[in-house]
Amino acid sequence: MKPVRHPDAPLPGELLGAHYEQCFGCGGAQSHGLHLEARAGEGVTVIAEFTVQPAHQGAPGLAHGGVLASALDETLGSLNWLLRTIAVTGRLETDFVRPVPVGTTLYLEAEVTAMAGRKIYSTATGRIGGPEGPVAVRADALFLEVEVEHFVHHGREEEIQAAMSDPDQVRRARAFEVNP
Ligand SMILES: CCCCCCCCCCCC(=O)SCCNC(=O)CCNC(=O)[C@H](O)C(C)(C)COP(=O)(O)OP(=O)(O)OC[C@H]1O[C@@H](n2cnc3c(N)ncnc32)[C@H](O)[C@@H]1OP(=O)(O)O
Repeated sequence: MKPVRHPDAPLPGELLGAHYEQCFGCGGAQSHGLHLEARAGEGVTVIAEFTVQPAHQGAPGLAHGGVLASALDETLGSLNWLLRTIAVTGRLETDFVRPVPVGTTLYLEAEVTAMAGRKIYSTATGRIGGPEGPVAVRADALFLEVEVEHFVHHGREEEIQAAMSDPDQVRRARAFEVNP
């Protein structure tokens, strides 16, 4: 099935914000997190930026591959906002095409390519040197739609309780609950 942007999805260019303040990818409360900022694009696409910090190194002066995979995963995950669906990564296949030095801004783009039942197929690229620069990383992913109970059931009690008693967090979770 062709992916369809939800009618109440954020408008193209709109900053999506963090789905959870403690998220390693997008949360503001993680000092060594990615602080990735994603914006809605046209159709079922997003764009995002992430600047590699010293805490993200693998080899000296270079981004760790797992951190780059996290940036791709987070960008792909933010497509949830456009579908207004809650989905988690089932599979993430990553190509590392060029090394990414510390201090580099990665310009990411992601798109939902197909949907089948609970399955959401998507693809992402990360470019360096500018939004039109060479591709440094890319990924193909399969996300699976889940109910909000997925997190309540599997998450550690402490964080779940804190999230459920935070009205801002409850409001953010509700933004995903309206399905097409
Ligand atoms: C509050 C706001 C929060 C908003 C939250 C937003 C968070 C975004 C964060 C960024 C994204 C992440 O990192 S999310 C975190 C990382 N991911 C996770 O923790 C997920 C851990 N895995 C799981 O919980 C589970 O495996 C699921 C939910 C993914 C799937 O389990 P399930 O629901 O029981 O489904 P299951 O029956 O196994 O599979 C359904 C169909 O998908 C296929 N399938 C399943 N896994 C795979 C796979 N790896 N590769 C190929 N195909 C697969 C199956 O073959 C099947 O196909 P068929 O037989 O039907 O054809």
